[in-house]
Amino acid sequence: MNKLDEICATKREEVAARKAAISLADLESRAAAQTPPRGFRRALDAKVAAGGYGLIAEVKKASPSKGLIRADFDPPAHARAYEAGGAACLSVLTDAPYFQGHEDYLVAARAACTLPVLRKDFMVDPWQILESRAIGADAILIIVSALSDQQMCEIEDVAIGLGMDALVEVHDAHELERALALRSRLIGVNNRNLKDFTVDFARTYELVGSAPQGCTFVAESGLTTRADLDDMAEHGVRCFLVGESLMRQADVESATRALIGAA
Ligand SMILES: O=P(O)(O)OC[C@@H](O)[C@@H](O)c1c[nH]c2ccccc12
Repeated sequence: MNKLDEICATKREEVAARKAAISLADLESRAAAQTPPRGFRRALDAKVAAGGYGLIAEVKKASPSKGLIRADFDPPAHARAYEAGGAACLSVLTDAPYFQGHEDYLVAARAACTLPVLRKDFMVDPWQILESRAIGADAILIIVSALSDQQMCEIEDVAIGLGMDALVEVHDAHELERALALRSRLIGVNNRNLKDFTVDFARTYELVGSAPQGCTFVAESGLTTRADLDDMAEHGVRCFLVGESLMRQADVESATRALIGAA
């Protein structure tokens, strides 16, 4: 079993337990009590339209490949630093077993800023989308390689019905084709292979040309320097998802500004 399959199997068990602990009516009323979704894709597009880079800055404590990334992990402080540094959006890991994430981190980060927030987790059941809205998430992740066409469709339908955006994550041409059968036009290419954790920017370079006009195209993972982003921009990519390299900096706000600020 590859790592992604293992993570998704763990997630299915977790979701079954969570579902048993709360009624659908309760979850629906929590979702209805939330402030409306903040436009996630819209925030990225606005940064790009203004001539900048659209950054999804990730609140990430640890990862399966790197272990603990940040000891003094402080989601609201990181959220404020990312916003002040010019990020368009946040991504917050909520998966506990593999990323040491938590729903509370998303709630705290979102409350500390005005940025739209992606719930970065492994969606295996449409129920999780309602749960994501109930904790305030503005967008969810659809990992194409983890789902069937029908599962992706069901998950996307719930997200759209709740007014949320879906970031559809692919890593090869076939997955991109499957992604484009969905309605969402927010596509991410993960440079990191979730099956073995190797990183290769060529994944983005190979796929950006196949993204249709009007698509918001995001390069994800392994991006560290301003030069990495500028190289991506030469290939036509202007939106980025960055976690680890920013989370390792003592001064997250300055690091964010240095990564995406006007040259
Ligand atoms: O920390 P990095 O290398 O900057 O990567 C961030 C983000 O792309 C990565 O966390 C990620 C991309 N897709 C995912 C899916 C699940 C969990 C995590 C991820």
